[in-house]
Amino acid sequence: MSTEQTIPVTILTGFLGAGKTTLLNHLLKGMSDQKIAVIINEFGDTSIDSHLVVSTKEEIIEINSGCICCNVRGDLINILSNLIKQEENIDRIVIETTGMANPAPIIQTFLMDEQTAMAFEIDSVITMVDAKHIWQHLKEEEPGQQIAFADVLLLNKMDLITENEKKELEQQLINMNPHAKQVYTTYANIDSRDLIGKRSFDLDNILNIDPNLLVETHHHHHNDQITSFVFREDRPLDLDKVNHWFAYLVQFKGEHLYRYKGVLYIKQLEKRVVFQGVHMLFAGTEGVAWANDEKRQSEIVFIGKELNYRELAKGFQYCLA
Ligand SMILES: Nc1nc2c(ncn2[C@@H]2O[C@H](COP(=O)(O)OP(=O)(O)OP(=O)(O)O)[C@@H](O)[C@H]2O)c(=O)[nH]1
Repeated sequence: MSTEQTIPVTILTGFLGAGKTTLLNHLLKGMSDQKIAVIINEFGDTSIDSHLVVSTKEEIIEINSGCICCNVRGDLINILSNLIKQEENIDRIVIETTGMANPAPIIQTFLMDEQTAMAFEIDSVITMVDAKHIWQHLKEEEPGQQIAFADVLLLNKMDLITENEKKELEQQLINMNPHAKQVYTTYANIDSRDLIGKRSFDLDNILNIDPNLLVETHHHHHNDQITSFVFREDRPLDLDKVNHWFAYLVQFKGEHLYRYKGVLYIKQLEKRVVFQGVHMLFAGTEGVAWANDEKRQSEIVFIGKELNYRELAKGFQYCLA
């Protein structure tokens, strides 16, 4: 049962590339007066997301050993119990799940693990929806689950759709989850006070969606067609070759590339290059400079459908300076 002392938890979910990290950055800026612990779970064995989260003050804990909804619930419980043992009190926790997570087992952890349930309370489950790509993604299983369990549906990337498309999407989402509040954003631009601390989590509603939530152990089978590959390289890359390779990937593989992102070590550049893409939308920017004593390394993750490992590996090798 919840008590006055419970620490509120925001669960941030949504399919690959929907805008979760963008929202997280925005929320953290808006809540700079609070002590927040952020738990980030990656799909694939990388920590690229920690480079994309701009905040420096918050405690950022990564779970990279697998999908949070599957085999790392033990990790999550341990992290949470360590957080309450810390001397400094934390005001709130934000968990960013992988784009491939079913939120049910995470919700379940907060309701069924006794110690966790005593110390923490779900504030709300926020599901981000990529307004541009959601129709394509609804062919997969996870976006439907994420939408069904949402207290708040944040329809992001409104800049990329028309008014009519918005109406159509709105109706589709009402059909899928009539209880969730719908909010529209571009670049997740929303006042944190409109999202956080609202206590919109509604157990009864969740039990309507999944009557077995408090009894069953969930086994989430990921779609085998969606895979992730991580490439790392200590030797510097050539910027022109990288641009060339990405232009090819975006144009010819964009449809199947659900998400790709990385940090690049480019020859003759003192700053790292950070890039990310969702299907055919791609952007690269300058990241922070490499420190003198830091090991320079490129790291790229690709997540997508029917990806060809050998072809990607070959393309990456081609980029060497
Ligand atoms: N055009 C447009 N692009 C957006 C918007 N919001 C986010 N993006 C871009 O979409 C890409 C993915 O955003 P992220 O915030 O990293 O998405 P994510 O859900 O955290 O992605 P994963 O954790 O990798 O699944 C980035 O390149 C963002 O800059 C938006 O409202 N409009």
